[in-house]
Amino acid sequence: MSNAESQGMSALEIRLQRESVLPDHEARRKELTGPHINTAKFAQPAAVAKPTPSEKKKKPLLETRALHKSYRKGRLTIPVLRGVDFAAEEGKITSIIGQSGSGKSTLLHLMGTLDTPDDGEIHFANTRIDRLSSRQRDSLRSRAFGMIFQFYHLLPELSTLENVLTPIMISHGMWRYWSARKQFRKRAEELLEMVGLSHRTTHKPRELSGGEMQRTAIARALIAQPRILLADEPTGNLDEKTGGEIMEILKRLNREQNLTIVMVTHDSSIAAQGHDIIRLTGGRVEKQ
Ligand SMILES: Nc1ncnc2c1ncn2[C@@H]1O[C@H](COP(=O)(O)OP(=O)(O)OP(=O)(O)O)[C@@H](O)[C@H]1O
Repeated sequence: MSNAESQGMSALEIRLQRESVLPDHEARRKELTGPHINTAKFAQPAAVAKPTPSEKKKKPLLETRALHKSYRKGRLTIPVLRGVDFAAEEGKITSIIGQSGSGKSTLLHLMGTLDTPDDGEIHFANTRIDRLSSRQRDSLRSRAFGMIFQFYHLLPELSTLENVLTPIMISHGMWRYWSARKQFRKRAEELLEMVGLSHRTTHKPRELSGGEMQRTAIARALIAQPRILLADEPTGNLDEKTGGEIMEILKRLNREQNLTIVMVTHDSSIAAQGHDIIRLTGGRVEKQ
């Protein structure tokens, strides 16, 4: 038995350590944070008072201005977004709806800093975020954004609990994670309980149903206490009943924890469960 195993480290923890994914967490943290931006200010405030309805009508938490994005395929340029003005208010669920190919996922990915626009601006918490370096974007995503996707994107060789812990291991670095592992595991277990998966913590993704995988992905998205949840077709791969259960979890998070949610869907009955609905047509937001 290795030293790490004798200390009770999980397979994932041992692998991260052996592969020196994060050999020096302080250096890695500096690398991720970068010199020009203090991403700590994006973090969820410790105690968030529930806003009254009038307070909810304030400046958007996430906003785009005249956003443009085209894809290039050989000599062909495919314009997808042609000047999108979008705003998601804090404490609300905003649904993005539109036909297949209208650019919903493209918009969500740009706002989540997974890709960069050709032109236009993206603002989050009153700070422009479309010109950040890739390190700064990594840092912002790990501190402030939770993301869930249609196909869950869980790591197949890890247990449910380990999948939920992965963002913390990566963002904190192995040693900082290790020193506070009990606290992180407790939080991961609480999140899994919150999504109704206490009885599945040691299961691998292949041993879970679609709904259970999406619940795991929601718990993983929340482990770093994000300020906003970006959801790309969160019910798109699920039957109606299971999709409804996932929506109930998202609405409960919004109601009870004031979590801001931006959700892409092609399903109008799912979109209608949000507070605001934005429709993309012809690469722009359709006027309501
Ligand atoms: N990486 C890429 N390279 C080239 N074209 C792309 C790329 N990603 C998306 N596209 C194209 O951009 C357009 C918009 O795609 P996007 O996935 O944003 O639409 P969507 O509204 O989310 O569609 P769906 O509802 O079918 O998921 C599509 O025509 C797609 O083929």
